[in-house]
Amino acid sequence: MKYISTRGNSPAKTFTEILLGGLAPDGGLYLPEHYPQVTRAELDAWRNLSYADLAFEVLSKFATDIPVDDLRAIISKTYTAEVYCNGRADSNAADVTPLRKVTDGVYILELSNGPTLAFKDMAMQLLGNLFEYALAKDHAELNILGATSGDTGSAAEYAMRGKRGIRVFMLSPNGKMSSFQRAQMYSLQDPNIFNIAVNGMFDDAQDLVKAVSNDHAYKAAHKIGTVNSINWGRVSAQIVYYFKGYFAATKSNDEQVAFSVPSGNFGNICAGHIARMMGLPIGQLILATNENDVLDEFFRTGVYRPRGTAHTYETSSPSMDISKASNFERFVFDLVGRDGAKVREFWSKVDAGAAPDAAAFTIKGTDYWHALPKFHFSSGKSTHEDRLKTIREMWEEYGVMVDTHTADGLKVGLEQRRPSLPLICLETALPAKFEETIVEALGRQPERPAALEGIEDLPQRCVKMDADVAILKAFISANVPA
Ligand SMILES: Cc1ncc(COP(=O)(O)O)c(C=O)c1O
Ligand SMILES: N[C@@H](CCOP(=O)(O)O)C(=O)O
Repeated sequence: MKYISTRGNSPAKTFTEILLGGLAPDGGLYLPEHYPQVTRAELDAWRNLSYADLAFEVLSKFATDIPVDDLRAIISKTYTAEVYCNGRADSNAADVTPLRKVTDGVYILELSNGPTLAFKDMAMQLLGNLFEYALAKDHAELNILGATSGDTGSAAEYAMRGKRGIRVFMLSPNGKMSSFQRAQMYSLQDPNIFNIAVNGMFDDAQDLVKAVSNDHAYKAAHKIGTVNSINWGRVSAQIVYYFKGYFAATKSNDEQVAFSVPSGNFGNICAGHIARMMGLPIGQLILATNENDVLDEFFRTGVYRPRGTAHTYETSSPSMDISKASNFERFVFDLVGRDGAKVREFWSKVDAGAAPDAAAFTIKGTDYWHALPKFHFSSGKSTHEDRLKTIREMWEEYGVMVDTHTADGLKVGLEQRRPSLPLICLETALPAKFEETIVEALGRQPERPAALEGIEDLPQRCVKMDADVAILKAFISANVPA
């Protein structure tokens, strides 16, 4: 399997090559040159597999340049009950992603029982082990440059801390994350972890990551890689739990389901889109945004209008405070029939930045607009009041405590679902990460794992920086031995 760039101007590469490289040289994102198809016989055979065995079946269709025994060993070491047991006492850790029934036809897929209590651990733990494997073969080093709105950062740091040959430079929006999220990252004292709080929003941080990655000479000299969903390795690992959730919610492979996905950078729902393209019977992919509703606007109107920092709101689902979703480019590549020139044309406007209320591009009335329904997306948005209401209803009616992002997914999912389809809402974080809003909604504290009690009182280590690519490069250079 080879991987091609969404912008059509980069040489095709293997899974391992793009794993360490991140962004394609033409500024695009990598995708498989075609989506591997899953046959009905395979679906039947996969239905009762353990998470690790299922992950092997799915990922062996993508990581074709890793010897199968090595791939199986890496996956088996990653998806264990020990790694995914951190969440709730009432959860079934052996399942890795247990499916919780809320009421008839409505389910929550638990994706947040890993070490940092968010769905990012599902892919990041694997990425850490894949990096270690790939680097050990060549005795190489990797300097990871990442951007986080709150959860990718801690998941990456917990997955990479202490790993030989790896340093992590993680950019976060200064003062915009929850106090728990800040403490999770900034309290780490490992010498290979560098936390950088950027004056701006997540989009500014992600722009910095892309700017450094697009300086090819700097990237090569400093061995820069990425852990964001820019990295195909992340997205491919996220495809697996759509299969797992589907099998858990259905009795046969003749049934269809709807997935509802709290969305920001479009990585999670992009994985669902790819699972559907591979043949998983997904009848509806429901995209939920918070008040930062750029993606909802696109799916409703065909207008793509990314907002600048000044027009991106700070909300109580802060990890979704994103107005320029990176992975959306991957979906648009498929929407425009994999025409790299068209993506280049669209993204020349996105990258140039537009006036606050101007569209970067619109597909309304074009063939692309008419093609959109065949991808089975629905969308909606959720506000702070909606979030509080959903958290209360889930707790009072069903005894289920959900975090603010999962609440956005539930609100929009319940609103948009086709009643004939079972609805699977992806749980993207645990309530403990967003205690302030849970207390506001319920007047009580969420549970947290004993190991994370008092984490906010630990000493924190973090450098503050303006969103300036030259300053960032100088910081990285100063901390990477020549
Ligand atoms: C808790 C939580 N929910 C939802 C999202 C949105 O996911 P994505 O960026 O993959 O769309 C994120 C961040 O990615 C997150 O951390
Ligand atoms: N919400 C994310 C933003 C980055 O998303 P990614 O999937 O591209 O890493 C976060 O929590 O950092």
